[in-house]
Amino acid sequence: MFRAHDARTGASAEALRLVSVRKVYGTAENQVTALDGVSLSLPAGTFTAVMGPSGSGKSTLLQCAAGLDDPTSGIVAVDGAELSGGGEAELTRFRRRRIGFVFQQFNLLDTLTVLENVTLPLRLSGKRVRRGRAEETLARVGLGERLRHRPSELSGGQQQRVAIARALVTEPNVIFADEPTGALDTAGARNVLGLLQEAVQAYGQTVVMVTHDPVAAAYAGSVLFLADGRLAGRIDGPTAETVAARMAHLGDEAQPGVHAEEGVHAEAGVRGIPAGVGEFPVRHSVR
Ligand SMILES: Nc1ncnc2c1ncn2[C@@H]1O[C@H](COP(=O)(O)OP(=O)(O)OP(=O)(O)O)[C@@H](O)[C@H]1O
Repeated sequence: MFRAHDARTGASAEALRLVSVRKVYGTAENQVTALDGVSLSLPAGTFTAVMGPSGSGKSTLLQCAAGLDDPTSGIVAVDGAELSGGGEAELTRFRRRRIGFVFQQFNLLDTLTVLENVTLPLRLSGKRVRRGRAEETLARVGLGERLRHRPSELSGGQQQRVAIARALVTEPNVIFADEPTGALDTAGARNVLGLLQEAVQAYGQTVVMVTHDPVAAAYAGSVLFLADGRLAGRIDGPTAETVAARMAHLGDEAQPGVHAEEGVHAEAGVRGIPAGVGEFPVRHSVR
């Protein structure tokens, strides 16, 4: 069963916790260790970018953190609830209620209108479909006039904004975004990043975003760097320049930018997970 951090409110001050998460793909002679003991703690209401070279484990980290894939070992807790131990149906229900996803390729259904794409998660989670809420969410992303269009009738940037509206409509506490600007031009990317920033600053949601782009990463409050499946540094209050410079030197040292004092305990613990077990807290909030 999931273990809720705060049974009364269902809320947690900690949006994401990973403890010694390992992910190994393949069989004995063909093994790849995609994540090699990653521990971190992200407070609620923060915007964190995850960067690292190709193959460093960024997408695997996001998939495991979002409960879309199981780690080989270790603990993942989202919004105060540990993801392991429950059944698949319970995990699916939890994801639909508490987690939003945005992917590089939008993943919209072209047989549905924009509005139907956005109401889909509500229908899937068995909630009464409040058309008004979906329309408000589409208005928030600037697509209030496009409700009846098909995704293929929209630009890439507009399609990604539909995907963001779909992620936001269930009012999830945590939003995971995997290269959300990877297929967009500069203006489209800026717009999408502004919406993710707004989710954090105006709505107190938590965003975790994988990106290759230092400019995109600079929209976050903090950047975590991965190298060879391990955390390899962090920048708070990043700029495109500081992020690009760190990327250029990733791997020069064992753990550049990771200092002993950064290993302080997170304030919020998850029941059953000892606070301070090798965690990697991100304390900077853009709020
Ligand atoms: N389903 C899989 N089966 C086997 N190996 C995999 C699988 N998914 C990922 N890997 C391997 O795990 C490692 C980490 O992959 P991952 O996709 O997480 O990296 P990434 O940092 O997101 O890369 P990129 O920036 O290129 O998208 C890579 O060596 C990759 O080849």
